[in-house]
Amino acid sequence: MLIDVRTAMLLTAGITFLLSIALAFTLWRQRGPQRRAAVLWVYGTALQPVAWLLLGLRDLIPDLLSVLLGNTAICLAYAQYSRALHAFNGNSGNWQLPNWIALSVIAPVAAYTWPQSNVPMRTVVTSTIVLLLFLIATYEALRAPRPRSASRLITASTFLLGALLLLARAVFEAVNPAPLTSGMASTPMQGLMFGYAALVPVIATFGFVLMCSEHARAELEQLAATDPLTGSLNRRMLEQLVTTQLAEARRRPRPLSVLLLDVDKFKNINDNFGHDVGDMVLKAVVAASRLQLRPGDLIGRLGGEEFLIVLDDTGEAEAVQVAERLRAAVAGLDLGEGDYRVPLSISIGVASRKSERSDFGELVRRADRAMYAAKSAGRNRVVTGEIEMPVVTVVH
Ligand SMILES: Nc1nc2c(ncn2[C@@H]2O[C@H](COP(=O)(O)OP(=O)(O)OP(=O)(O)O)[C@@H](O)[C@H]2O)c(=O)[nH]1
Repeated sequence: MLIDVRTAMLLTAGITFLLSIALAFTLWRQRGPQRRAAVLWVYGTALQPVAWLLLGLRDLIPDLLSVLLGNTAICLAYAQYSRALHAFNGNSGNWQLPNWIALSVIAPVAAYTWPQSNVPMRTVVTSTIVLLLFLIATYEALRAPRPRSASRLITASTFLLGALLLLARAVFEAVNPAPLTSGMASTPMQGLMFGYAALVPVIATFGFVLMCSEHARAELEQLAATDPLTGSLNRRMLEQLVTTQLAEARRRPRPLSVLLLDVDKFKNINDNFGHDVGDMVLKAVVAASRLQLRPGDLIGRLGGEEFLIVLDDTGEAEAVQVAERLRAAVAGLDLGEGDYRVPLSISIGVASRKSERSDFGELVRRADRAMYAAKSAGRNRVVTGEIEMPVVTVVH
C-alpha cells in the first residue's frame, strides 16, 4: 500500500506540533552552555508544523504559500537542527551557514514554479538542499571524541539515512522516464521520502534529548569529582583513584609516588592581599603544577592550601626531581599588579609506595610528615622521608 503524500505531510505537521510543545517544556529549561543548542533545536522542531501544514495544503492554497514558503520553512527547520548540533559541540550559536543554505532554496524553487511549474527540477533542487543540511547535521552529530555515544550515533544515523534517501530521490527524479506532474503525487519514492520525513524529527529529537541528558550527567559527575575553585580533583575522587592505582600496583608491581604541596605563609597572603588574591594564588599554583606533569598524573586538593599530586609508575628519585621542578616553577611565578608582588613559594613532602600494605591514608601521612619537615627547615623546599633536598635559589 502506498503512503498518501498529503496524509503523511499533515500527519507530520501534527506530530511535530505535539513534539514542539513537549520539547518547549523540557529543553527550554536547559541551563548553561547547552541552552543555546536546546533553544535552536526547539526552533527547528517548532518550524516544522508550519512547514508541513503549508506543504500538505498544496493545490488548496496559493503556490506562493505552499510551494515557496513551505519549502523555505522546512529547509530553515532542518538548518536549525544543524546549528543546534554545532552549538552543542561548544561552538557559537550564531553560526549562519545552514541558514544561508536553507534560504538558497528560494530562487530556484521560484524559478521552477513561475511562470510554469517544473515539478521534477523543483524536487531535485529541494532534495539537494535538504541533503546538504542533513550532511552538515550528520557531521556535527559525529564531531566528538571516540568512542562516540549511542545518542550521537542515533542522531547522526537519522540524518545520514535521510541524506541517502534524498540522494536517491534527486537522482531518481532527474532521470525518471515518467516525471512527476505534481508535488503531491503518491509514487513509491514520494511515499518513502515523506514517510521517513515524519520519522526524522521524532528519532533525531530522541537522540538529541539523550545527548543533552548524557552531557548533564557528565557535568554532574565532573562537579562531584572536582574542587570548584581550582578544577583539580577533590579528596574523595583522589582517594578513589589512588586506591585503584595501588591495587593495580599490587597485581603488577610498579612504583607510585605522591607529592604533598602546601603553599607557604598562605594566611599572610590572604591577610595582606585579600581572599580573592588568595584564591587566585591557589588557581595559579594548580595551573603551574599541571604544566610540569605528564597527562596521566593526578592533581587534587586535600583542603585549604594543600594539594596532592599522584605520580603513577614513578619511583622516589624521579618523584623528587618532579617535586623540585614544581617548587621552582611556583617560586618563579610573578603574581601581582602594578607595584605589589605576591611572595609565593611551596613546601613539598614526597612519599613513595614502600610495601604491599601502602594505602592512600598511609601515603598521605608520610608525605604530610615530610611536608612539615620542609616547613620546619625553612619552607620553599622539597623533603622526602627524612632527607631534605637542597634548595635551588630562583633568580628572577
Ligand atoms: N583564599 C583562600 N584561603 C583559604 C582557602 N582555604 C583555606 N584558606 C586559608 O588558608 C590559610 C591557611 O593558613 P595556615 O594553615 O595558618 O598556614 P600558612 O599561613 O600557609 O602557613 P604555613 O603552612 O605554616 O606556611 C587560612 O588562613 C585559611 O583561611 C581558600 O579556598 N581560599
